Amino acid sequence: MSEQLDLLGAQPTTHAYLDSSAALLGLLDDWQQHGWLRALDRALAGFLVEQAPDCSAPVLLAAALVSHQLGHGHVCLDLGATLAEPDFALSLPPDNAEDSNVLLPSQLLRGYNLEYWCAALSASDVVDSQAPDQGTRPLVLVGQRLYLRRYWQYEQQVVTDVHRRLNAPLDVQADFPERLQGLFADSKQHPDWQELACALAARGRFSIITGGPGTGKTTTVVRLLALLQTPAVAAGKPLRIRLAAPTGKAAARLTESIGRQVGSLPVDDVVKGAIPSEVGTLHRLLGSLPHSRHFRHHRDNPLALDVLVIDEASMIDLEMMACVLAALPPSARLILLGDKDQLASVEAGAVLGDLCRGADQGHYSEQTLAWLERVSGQTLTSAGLHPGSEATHPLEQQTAMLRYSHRFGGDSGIGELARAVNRCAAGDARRLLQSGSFADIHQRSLSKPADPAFAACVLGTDALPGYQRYLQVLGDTRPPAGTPADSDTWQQWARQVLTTFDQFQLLCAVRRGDWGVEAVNQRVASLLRHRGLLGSDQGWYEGRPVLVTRNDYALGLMNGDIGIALRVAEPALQPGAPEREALRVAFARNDGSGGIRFVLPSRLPEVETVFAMTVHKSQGSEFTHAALVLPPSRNPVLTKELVYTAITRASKHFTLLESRDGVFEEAVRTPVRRISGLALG
Ligand SMILES: Nc1ncnc2c1ncn2[C@@H]1O[C@H](COP(=O)(O)OP(=O)(O)OP(=O)(O)O)[C@@H](O)[C@H]1O
Repeated sequence: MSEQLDLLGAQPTTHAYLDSSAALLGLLDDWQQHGWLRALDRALAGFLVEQAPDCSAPVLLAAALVSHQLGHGHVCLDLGATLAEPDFALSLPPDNAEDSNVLLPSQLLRGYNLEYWCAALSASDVVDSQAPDQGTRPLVLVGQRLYLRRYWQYEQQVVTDVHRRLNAPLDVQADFPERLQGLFADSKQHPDWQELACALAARGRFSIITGGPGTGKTTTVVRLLALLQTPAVAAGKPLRIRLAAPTGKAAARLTESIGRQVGSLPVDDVVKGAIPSEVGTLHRLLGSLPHSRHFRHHRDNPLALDVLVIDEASMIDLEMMACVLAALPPSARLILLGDKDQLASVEAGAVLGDLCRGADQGHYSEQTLAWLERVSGQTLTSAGLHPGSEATHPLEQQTAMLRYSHRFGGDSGIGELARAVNRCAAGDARRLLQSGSFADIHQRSLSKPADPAFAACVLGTDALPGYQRYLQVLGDTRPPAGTPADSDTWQQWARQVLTTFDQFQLLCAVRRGDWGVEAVNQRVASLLRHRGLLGSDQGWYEGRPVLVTRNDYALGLMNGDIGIALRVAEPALQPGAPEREALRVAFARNDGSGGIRFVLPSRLPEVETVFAMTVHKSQGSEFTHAALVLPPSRNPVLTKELVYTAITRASKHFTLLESRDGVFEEAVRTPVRRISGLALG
């Protein structure tokens, strides 16, 4: 082994951990105790040693790090990137851990070099590096990417299933160009990407419509469904259409906007009636099974549908995408809608971002361009698209990017800021914030956690909503004492409080530290209590806003739902006894009915206070005023995708709160790095 150590070029301090699996497992224990690794990551290394007692230390280290990376959204461990910049690639140690006297991952990895790490893995009995599809070992090495077998399989399944769908195009009917152009007769954009997106989606079993906020993804898909459904209804065989989104919140938003858009479609009422407006979650569509990661619908029990539209597709992780594709009948169409520039899912895999790598440039083949021009009647020669072909860019032939925001045009600070951030143009973004030319974007510097600028933002003003507003509504419009428990007044009151709460949301980039979700939540609650707006800031108190963090089908609550604790009248325990008041958590029903359900706090699944929420958790939601708090330390989560996602949560006002000058620029200049092998070239 000492010869191997020389080859690895190890430092004396790291020798023991390179040489001895037992020593390495001890070090992994230390990292776990410091909260740097999850118990799961350490357990994987322990499991491998049980399976293969002579498993070498470099293999065990790689296994624990693959698992750790999954927890950070990466489907695999890129060995080269890890060695080049260990702290950054691994986010290890996490925030505020510099004073530890434990050997750091970066110090240990100084003893490694790529060639020999790969060689150690290739030689291991727990790693398949040749023909992994024929193997069964728990780890798979592809080039310098190491996977847990399950994730490698998901990636393969997604690539295979998408290719299969791309290779089975559909014919459009002879009158398709006329009907398409009829639906877009009032078009003002040239080229009109909404029309082109409809055309592409109509001819395939797999298509993607991507675009920023307000670019008309919903409008486009509603028209597409009308285009597809019209001939099917006329033939007496209406298409079975299902609409879904990754979270309950996103599903509720789409239900609302689809309903509005279908109503204004210029088509027959029978066709309108055959377009569903109810959107469910993907988990519900596939049929979650209790205590299992499997679903009721899969390849052998496919979904009974002809068209599946999934909104907010940027939130779909790799495993879910593999499950959706597996459960889809081969004949069905899948249409993904989403903003490719948003943060990816919290779970592993940035599927939409990976699939849309070429969307900005177009990369349409000559055949695709000629077909698009023929059916749409538009000319695309001056659209600034890059050339492509079916062979080099198969997926791009079925991808359309909507480029014009109908909600955030050139006069919108939010729109301009989001576009500058998306280009990584930190200087332009700062100038927009500083210019004062836009009334909808704001910036504040924070010198300390108790900064008055922070308190002012959180409380809000008449012009700029903060949390003061929903608490005033809560107090001012409370039903009078004696209002019967079964009166609608309680529902109306709760609805008003919930709607007002939605006007403002503080967004944090991180969970820990002075400017992380945990500390900020506590600080806001205590600030509101000191102002007399809350009676308490501990445990369950009236006015406490909570975020559901796990689906509960029995209660009808979905991960991402927000409720507020309210003191409401309760029916008397016995006839004749007085009615009581009790604390219940009010949630809007996710069915578009506008109804409210009141839930006992003790019945709730996992929830957390949500004066502050992570930008990740805010995906699929929209707030009148969104404020983003950036922490001072450099952190791999501070990326332009994070800032872009936060800005695009705001419908009327966006405020940037910076705890250190320059942190905004650093984040905007850092595009996210999600490591995967998902490429359909
Ligand atoms: N071609 C168009 N002409 C005029 N207005 C449009 C057009 N397309 C969309 N809009 C309007 O722009 C707004 C946003 O459209 P839509 O909801 O379809 O966008 P979206 O991309 O789905 O938005 P998001 O996902 O950000 O909520 C709507 O008010 C819609 O009526």
